[in-house]
Amino acid sequence: MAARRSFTDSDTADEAVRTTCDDATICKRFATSKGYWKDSCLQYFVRNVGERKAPEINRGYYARVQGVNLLLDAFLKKTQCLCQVINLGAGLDTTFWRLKEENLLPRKFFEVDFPTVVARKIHYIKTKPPLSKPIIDEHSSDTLLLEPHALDSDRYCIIGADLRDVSGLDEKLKKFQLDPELPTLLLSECVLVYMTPAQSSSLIRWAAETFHTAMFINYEQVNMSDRFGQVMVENLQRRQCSLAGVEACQSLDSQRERFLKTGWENAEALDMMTVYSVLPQEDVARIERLEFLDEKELLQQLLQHYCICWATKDKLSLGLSQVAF
Ligand SMILES: C[S@@+](CC[C@H](N)C(=O)[O-])C[C@H]1O[C@@H](n2cnc3c(N)ncnc32)[C@H](O)[C@@H]1O
Repeated sequence: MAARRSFTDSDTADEAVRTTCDDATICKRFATSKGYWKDSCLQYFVRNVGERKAPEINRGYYARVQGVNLLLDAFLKKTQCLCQVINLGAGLDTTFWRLKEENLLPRKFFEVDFPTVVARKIHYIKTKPPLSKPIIDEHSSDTLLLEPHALDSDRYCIIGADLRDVSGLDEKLKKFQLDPELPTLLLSECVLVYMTPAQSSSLIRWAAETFHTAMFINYEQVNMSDRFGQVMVENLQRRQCSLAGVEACQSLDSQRERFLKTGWENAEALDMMTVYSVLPQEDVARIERLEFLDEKELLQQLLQHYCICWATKDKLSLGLSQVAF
């Protein structure tokens, strides 16, 4: 009886975590409709612009997307795109299509998420030519591997897997020609926080042990032990979404430490208030003119409770430790 109950509970919790990808996509869709940044593909994952979002939310997403893109693009330039990218917990993220448009595609772009999320994304890709065409254009033979929870082509691969099962993940990625010898960028955006610190540590350690030249970009909550952080946790708990990994989100140091303890050579972390202040200021001035912001203090608090942490190891001496804002 007890076992059955706990299965049901964890199933509900996983389902709540899976729905967070819609929240992210809906917010990005709204912000792009206001002109914060351009994304030609979000419309195929969320048709309607949806309810208005507060300006501080839009600015927060702007800082998140620009900050992560800046580091990702710097890695692609350092490796001259002779690399692979693995987006862990990718949800409905559109980075593959942006990189294709900007002629910055890595050798192969992998995405991983729960099988049900992947099945949905594959459905969108199959039914929307602007999503499928770039994948087909980059594929050299007539046949693509297409399964309910996996799609594999020369340059794009999406796999259904649970990131808490590292050996299963490793097996699936290798089945789809993951190359441990290639410089590799791993990306997790609001994902590790949904796993226990032990589970995220195994994932981070697996990445450090598998790739000799790599960078890991992690965007998520920080400074979670203060009152504002606790309210964020409570709000998510109300939606059955528990932040199992909140312990690793106590400070910038705890974010860095988790990488330094698991085999990474360097790790840096900045809160998003700092990232916002070091993004190209001309563009920041442009987006600040888009909407009037009344709640300046709320924006500051919000940005102080998210961070980007990036870690590197660099056997090929590509200068990855110099990648920074
Ligand atoms: C907040 S969403 C972020 C999605 C995407 N990274 C973005 O920024 O738009 C978190 C994503 O992580 C995925 N996720 C969380 N835990 C996971 C796990 N254990 N295995 C696979 N995917 C997971 C969820 O399904 C969801 O798509």
